Amino acid sequence: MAGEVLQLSGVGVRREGATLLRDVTWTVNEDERWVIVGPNGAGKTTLLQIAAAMLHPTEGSVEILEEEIGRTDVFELRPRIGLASTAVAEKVPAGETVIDLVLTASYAILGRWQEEYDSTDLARAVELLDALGCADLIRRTFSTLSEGERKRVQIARALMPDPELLLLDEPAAGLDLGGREDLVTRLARLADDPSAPTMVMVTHHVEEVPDGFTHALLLRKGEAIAQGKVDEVFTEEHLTRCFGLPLSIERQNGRWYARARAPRP
Ligand SMILES: Nc1ncnc2c1ncn2[C@@H]1O[C@H](COP(=O)(O)OP(=O)(O)OP(=O)(O)O)[C@@H](O)[C@H]1O
Repeated sequence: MAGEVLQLSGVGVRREGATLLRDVTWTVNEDERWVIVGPNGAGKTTLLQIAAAMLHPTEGSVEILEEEIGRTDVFELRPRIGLASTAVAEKVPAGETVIDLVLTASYAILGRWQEEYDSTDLARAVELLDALGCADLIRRTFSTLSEGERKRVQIARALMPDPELLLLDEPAAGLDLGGREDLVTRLARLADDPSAPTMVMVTHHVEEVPDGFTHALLLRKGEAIAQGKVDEVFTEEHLTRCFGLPLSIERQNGRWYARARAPRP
């Protein structure tokens, strides 16, 4: 059996009297591709922050890449994890070029200073940007990119250090239909690549789940209400409970579609 990449047991997070996560027990094994789905405020980003070793739980235990949080140096652990999220994008220094943004991921820093990069680093950064359809953007300033271009560059950056775990927080948010479909296709290709890292992606929309994603966890009000193989989790019953309204769901050519169920006459 493949090794455990994430192991959460009884995880709770409380902030300022609010419960953000409650009793989450979750295991992600090597080579799995997970999607975390839930409505606004369900705790998805909080759970991803735990998985990224950016947040300590209030209670419960967390093991990431076989390192126990609280007993390991998170600064050594974080470079083994690729994280693409708006929170990271917001911290990109003004004037940072796309190529530097990807290169600096090798040191898990934002903002190029005096670090040295060799031709192998440069070749890898260019190759990743090319694979994500960003070859033309290499010399551009990150702040001048469109939302769709930024999302793709962030994924290239997250992949740069060859992480063992790739975390994507709402990678398709804010994209137009063409941009969403392009990204979902690229993520499906990545999911299908046996050399790609274990992946966990957060989304509000089942339509954004790429083909090849194997597992799903549904969050509602900080609780994991269903988790396991995607076909077993994406059911009318689970989705209806998760979003709090009657939903139907179907699958076509590997993609999922959900809509509100018409009220019974
Ligand atoms: N420091 C904090 N203090 C109190 N409440 C917080 C704090 N940080 C987050 N929350 C609340 O915790 C809940 C979960 O937030 P989180 O960002 O994890 O949800 P989410 O599922 O990612 O939401 P969205 O889909 O809207 O991005 C939200 O209701 C949020 O307002």
